[in-house]
Amino acid sequence: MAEMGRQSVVLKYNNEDVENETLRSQYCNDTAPSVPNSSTPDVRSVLVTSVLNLEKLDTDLYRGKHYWIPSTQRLFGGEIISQALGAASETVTGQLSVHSLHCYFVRPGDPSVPVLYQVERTRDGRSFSVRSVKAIQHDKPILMCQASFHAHQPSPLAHQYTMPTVPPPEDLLTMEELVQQYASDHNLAERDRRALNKVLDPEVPLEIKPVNMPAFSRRIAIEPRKLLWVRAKGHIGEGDMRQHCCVAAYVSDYSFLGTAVLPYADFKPQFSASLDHAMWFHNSFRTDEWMLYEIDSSWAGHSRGLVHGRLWRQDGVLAASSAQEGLLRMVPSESKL
Ligand SMILES: CC(C)(COP(=O)(O)OP(=O)(O)OC[C@H]1O[C@@H](n2cnc3c(N)ncnc32)[C@H](O)[C@@H]1OP(=O)(O)O)[C@@H](O)C(=O)NCCC(=O)NCCSC(=O)CCC(=O)O
Repeated sequence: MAEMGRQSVVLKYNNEDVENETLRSQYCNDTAPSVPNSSTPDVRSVLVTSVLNLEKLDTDLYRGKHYWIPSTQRLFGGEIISQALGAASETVTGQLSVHSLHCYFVRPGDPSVPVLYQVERTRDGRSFSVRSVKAIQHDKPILMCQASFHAHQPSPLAHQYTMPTVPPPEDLLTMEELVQQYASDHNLAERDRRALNKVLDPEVPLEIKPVNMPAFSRRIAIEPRKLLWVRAKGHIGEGDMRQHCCVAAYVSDYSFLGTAVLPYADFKPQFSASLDHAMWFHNSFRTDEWMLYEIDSSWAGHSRGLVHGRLWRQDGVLAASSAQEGLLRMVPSESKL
């Protein structure tokens, strides 16, 4: 088994009142910074206008349409989670915000038909509301999701890890630019050139700036860790935090599970799919502004891999955490499968 690098993280605890205040203002500021998405300030994100624009069919019953379909011709897990969370959010009234969600992907999503989202109002308490959402196609569940919403409750507890020190997005190349740079190498093997087309799908409604050069050709084993700046293409605006949480759910599944296979250059996934996905939302944020997605994998075995993610605001505030186990059926890299 490949040796995995351990990231060094520093915990900040608040033992003193003074420290408390500093930390709270530094890390738990509920007002997200508002730097406009300069590349596309006037164009609304399709994540809002299309993916999260659910059609209400009946009480607690919604229908979602598809936007980007991955080359696997199965629905993108992040799309289903974001729509399930969107449907759950529609049924929660008052000032409650989602704080966590837990999902199982039980069947592949069929891109040729829409998905129905049936929400069950599991419980409404004084501080928490819980919703169970069943995503359905062809009369069968494809995803089971539980989401919990919490009223704002101030607390003396406030700590978080420290954001990794990385170059700001302004200093980095986009995924498109990196691919162009890589493809300009005249010595590049034809199959590597073909593989690049899979990396770059202009339909993906996200802008990505990897902190480290991605392993496009996958000949070198590297530690199972990724750092990438990500934001929604187009404008979302300060608007409703619930929308940003749904978009974060979409973002959180992108490029996530692949992190677990980075140490295995001699093998490639013959079949991979997310099995479950969990998220925790900590602080307010804007997904149309650059956020750092820090991903690592703590374990792989038995044809499965476990990945963990942290989504950081550019000012160092931890916005959300995620975790996923996925199915990874591997074959030798040279295999034609
Ligand atoms: C995980 C599975 C596949 C469960 O698989 P099962 O094996 O129980 O189901 P199945 O219907 O019996 O088999 C499915 C296929 O696997 C094969 N199969 C079954 N068991 C096998 C085994 N032990 N070894 C090799 N192949 C096996 C079957 O022959 C079949 O292939 P054939 O089909 O050839 O007959 C299912 O629950 C599922 O599809 N869930 C949804 C996963 C998903 O869509 N996640 C979100 C998208 S993934 C994502 O978004 C990640 C994005 C990203 O990372 O970029």
